[in-house]
Amino acid sequence: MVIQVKVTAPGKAILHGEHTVVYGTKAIAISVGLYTTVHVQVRPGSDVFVSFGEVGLSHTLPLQELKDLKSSFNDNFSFLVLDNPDGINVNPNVSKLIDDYVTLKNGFTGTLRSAFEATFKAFVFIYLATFDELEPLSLTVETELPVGAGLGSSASFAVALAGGLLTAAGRTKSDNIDNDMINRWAFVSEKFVHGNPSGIDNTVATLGGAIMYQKGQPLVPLKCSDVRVLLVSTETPRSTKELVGRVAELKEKNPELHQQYMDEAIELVEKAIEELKNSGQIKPEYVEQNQVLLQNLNVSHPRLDIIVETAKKRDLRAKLTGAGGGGCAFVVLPPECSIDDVEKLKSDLTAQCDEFKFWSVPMGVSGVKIIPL
Ligand SMILES: Nc1ncnc2c1ncn2[C@@H]1O[C@H](COP(=O)(O)OP(=O)(O)O)[C@@H](O)[C@H]1O
Ligand SMILES: C[C@@](O)(CCOP(=O)(O)O)CC(=O)O
Repeated sequence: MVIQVKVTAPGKAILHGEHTVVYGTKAIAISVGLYTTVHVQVRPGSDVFVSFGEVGLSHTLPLQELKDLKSSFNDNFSFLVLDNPDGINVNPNVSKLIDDYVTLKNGFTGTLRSAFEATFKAFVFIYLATFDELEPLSLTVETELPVGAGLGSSASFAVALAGGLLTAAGRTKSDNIDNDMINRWAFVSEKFVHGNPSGIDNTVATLGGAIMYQKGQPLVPLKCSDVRVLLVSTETPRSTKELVGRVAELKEKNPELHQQYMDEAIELVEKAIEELKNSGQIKPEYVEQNQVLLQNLNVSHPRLDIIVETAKKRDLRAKLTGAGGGGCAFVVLPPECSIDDVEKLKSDLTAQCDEFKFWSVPMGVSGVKIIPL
């Protein structure tokens, strides 16, 4: 039987609480209307074809090889170990066998190798674990999200991948989506890519809307009305690790200043949470205040500052999203802001830096969607 399904999942931005969240305080993440789409077709044949679209990476894996790999786990290995505090973990024995298979199998080189090997392993793992009887299929991935720019491309990929494979394996249905199951398997993919992530990105990509996160606490969905933003990519790569390290260094060298930032940021997050709980609104003034704090924390970037200043001249508020140091910013577009106003802002920005890239998108959009074809 041929089964065809398309699954989409959105990206995310951090609205408030970036960097403080690392020290155990609250943060708010929100979905953004840029999507990863996974197409899965279960079809007759003797192979599994997988293609990660834009990066031009594709593999054809003989079905028999995958069946042999699965049976090599023997009955003593379960795919997941479920007894750790966050409830789900990849069995290290299975992970090792998949590592060996993928390393032997693939032709990744250079940066592609480090960037996409993990996602390929996540695919092999979830495919082997979710199908009782392995089926020949083709799976293709396309994304509108810039990769590694703080917009949650890996989580969006993880959710679309998990949704596609679980549907093809008959474990969830398009008219009765098992969000919890999709989210748990997406978290597995995130673990392959990121080691030990918090789980907020895949939860936002699964459920959509705005979500409050605090280390060790259950995630709390928040009310969130439609809001449009102009996402601006600075086209400047950055490393989350390096930026988190920069803040840690400040804590060590100047604990008073670090504490002052923490106190102000915590107060702001609390106000923003109250506002969302009461009215579901994102307040542009909180966005502006958050950006000032991040600038003081030295995690902005000249290109991010240009975006913030240029938007301000048109009476619009903007902030960076994610770790900062490059990546993306978003400008809040109030309802009265016309298409023409947005075009004017884009041309002001392009005049300052012709490398900027733009997407005018809604925030707080719905999460994963499964569309039978
Ligand atoms: N379309 C995709 N196909 C395959 N892997 C992807 C895709 N998008 C993202 N990824 C994975 O996610 C990683 C990027 O994650 P990360 O650096 O956290 O950036 P982001 O903030 O965009 O999630 C990539 O290196 C890759 O492993
Ligand atoms: C700076 C930080 O708070 C957010 C980083 O976000 P991103 O990796 O840029 O999407 C780090 C973290 O929460 O792990």
